[in-house]
Amino acid sequence: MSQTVRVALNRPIRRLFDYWVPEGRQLCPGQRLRVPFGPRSAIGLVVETGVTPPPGLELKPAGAALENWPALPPETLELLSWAASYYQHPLGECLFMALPPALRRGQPAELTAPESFWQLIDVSGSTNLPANAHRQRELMEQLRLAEGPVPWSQLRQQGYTKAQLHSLGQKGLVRAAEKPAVNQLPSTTESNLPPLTGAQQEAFRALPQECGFSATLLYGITGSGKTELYLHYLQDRLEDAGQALVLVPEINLTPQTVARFRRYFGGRIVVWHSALNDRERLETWLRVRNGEPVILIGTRSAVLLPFTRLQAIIVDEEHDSSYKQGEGFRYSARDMAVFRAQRNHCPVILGSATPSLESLHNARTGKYTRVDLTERAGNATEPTISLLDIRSRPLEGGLSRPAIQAIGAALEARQQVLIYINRRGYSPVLMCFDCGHIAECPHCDTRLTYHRRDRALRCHHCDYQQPAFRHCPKCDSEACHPVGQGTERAEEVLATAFPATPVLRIDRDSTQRKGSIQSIISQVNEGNPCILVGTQMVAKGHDFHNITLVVVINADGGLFSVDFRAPEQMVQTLLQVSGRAGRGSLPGKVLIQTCHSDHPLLQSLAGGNYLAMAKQLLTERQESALPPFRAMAIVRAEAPSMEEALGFLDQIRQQLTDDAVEIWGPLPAALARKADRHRAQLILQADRRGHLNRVVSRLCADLDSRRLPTSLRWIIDIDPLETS
Ligand SMILES: Nc1ncnc2c1ncn2[C@@H]1O[C@H](COP(=O)(O)OP(=O)(O)OP(=O)(O)O)[C@@H](O)[C@H]1O
Ligand SMILES: [Zn+2]
Repeated sequence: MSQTVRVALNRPIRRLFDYWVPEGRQLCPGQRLRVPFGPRSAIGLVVETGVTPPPGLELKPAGAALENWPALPPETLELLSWAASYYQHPLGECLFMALPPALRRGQPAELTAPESFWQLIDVSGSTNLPANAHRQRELMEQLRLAEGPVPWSQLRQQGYTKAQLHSLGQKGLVRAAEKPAVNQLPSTTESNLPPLTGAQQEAFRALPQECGFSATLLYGITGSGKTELYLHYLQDRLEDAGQALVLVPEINLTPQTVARFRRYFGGRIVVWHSALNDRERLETWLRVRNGEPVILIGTRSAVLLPFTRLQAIIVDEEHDSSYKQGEGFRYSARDMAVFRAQRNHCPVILGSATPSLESLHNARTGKYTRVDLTERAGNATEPTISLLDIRSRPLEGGLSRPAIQAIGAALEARQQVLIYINRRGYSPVLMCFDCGHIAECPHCDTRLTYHRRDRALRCHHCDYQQPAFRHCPKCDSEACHPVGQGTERAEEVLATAFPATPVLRIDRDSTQRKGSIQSIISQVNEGNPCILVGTQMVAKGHDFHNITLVVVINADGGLFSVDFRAPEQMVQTLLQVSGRAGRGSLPGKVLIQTCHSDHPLLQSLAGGNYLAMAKQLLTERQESALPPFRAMAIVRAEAPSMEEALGFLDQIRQQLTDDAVEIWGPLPAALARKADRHRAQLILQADRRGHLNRVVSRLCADLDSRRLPTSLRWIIDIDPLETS
């Protein structure tokens, strides 16, 4: 009897395909194979074997398997199948997301050239190196700490080059070595972690002791040493053969976190993020799939990797919005991490100084256990936060006199200052002061941001850009001026006000060049007086010890937004950025400039008590019957005209007659036109998640079966983070 298999393809279609398998061949779920598809062939993944195909259907024979083992082990297959149905995304696309690009394309699951390994010959030899050979010296230090041959891929991930290795090789300092046997990679390089403080010990004891499933919310204020706790936890609980997953919002911004893990776990640490090339992805993926005892530190998509011996999952900064994928397969890596831990029977720890309201709610209802760490580590104390009302104060480039004075005083004392501003570019508006003309994007309903460095006007929503005008295109006046503040302008103003101090800007524009972030971070770490200016990128996890002053240029953005999550996100960002002050032995101070110093949210922010604010916000959510008290899904539509988009959603609204589902809309999105497409949305809410899921699933099936105009696009976002 020949077998019939059901196969998923990497296509945006919500269906699977059956093939018969020629006699004598066996396939198992998760295996890659080649199958005929239309006039060509495609790479598929077996989802199910021994299926009974619908009667009367003439099946084609499956092609050869690409390897004789499942690329996706059962547990990963199960995780992704659950996610595909929960997030209403085609299974094939979800499954292929768990493969590295090379395997999606059908390349063999092996590395073409064997990997080289490197080790130190002579430890004392570093004195022969030229004085400026810092990187080579660091490289030797890495090899010395590793206590065994280090794979080239790991050195490359740390930014070293083959040229540096060869140069050291020629001097007789390092040499290529034999590959150590698998699973014999050195585990711990520096066995002594710094001892935990009293408060940390207490928190540590409250972390899960058992190896079965448990979900813990670690509420640890900024600078309390959550990373230290993770290290101790893994050192204590992870078996020699076990794997662990550490999710972080963004790796390149905080290389020091990875360095801290490497110091203790050496070759066990591997990283996973968007800057890896195809070969690095394949390498890392293979190590994970082969069950090597790695501790993988990765961004969002790392939660999809095929671990087989997972013993612990940590989600750092669990509130961070980057855990939610914004397009395509719109999954939440945090929520998938919890599901994954459940399936793997292992603990998951969600850590944050500003936990999401979702997680706090889960802790309240007993789904998660909350562990608190409310003291800063070492000599550090919590920063004091003051509101600075700027309504009647003259501003210089967005900065008030008291702020400038405070900056001057901190620099005078040879300390560092951080300025937070939530907009990149020079100014959000370029305006003609004679006729009032404002530069707008011709393709989006938004204004163009002025970038002074290259005198360009750019749309931050589509890629449109044009040269900035000197003469108003409407009235030809020369009185065209930037209005409002961006990071570039703050940088300029500060450089003028403090000419003797380096001003370092961190935003998406200033960090495009590879290594630029690293060089800024090293400069700040040297501890000399400097001013750091940036967007939320400066708030994420940095641990600079000499920053004693943080200035928030304008806190008001989130106060009056239509998005119901805006206040939560505003409070989180402001507390995170405040938390960068006073992490060393000197106390920290935070000045928050605002036009609404009497606003209750800002008032309690000054108190610095996140839990009290979160409690207030949760009460408001409950009163308005919003998540996390109800489940939410959004149907978004995009069309060449707003009528079409709204009309389509209106039809859906008519057809959804379920009393248990509350429907808002259809309404145009806050950014109603983006890249010439008109956007509208319909919000669905229900008390029970399972119920909403069934309704949405039926809706998807129905929409899939309909013949819709090709110009109309719709998507469904489950547990959306953006709702405006
Ligand atoms: N037990 C300890 N002994 C010595 N130093 C410690 C200890 N715990 C933490 N530290 C130091 O305190 C600082 C803050 O720790 P860490 O970066 O882990 O905090 P965090 O809780 O992750 O903060 P944030 O949420 O603000 O990123 C670090 O410089 C760390 O090295
Ligand atoms: Zn645009």
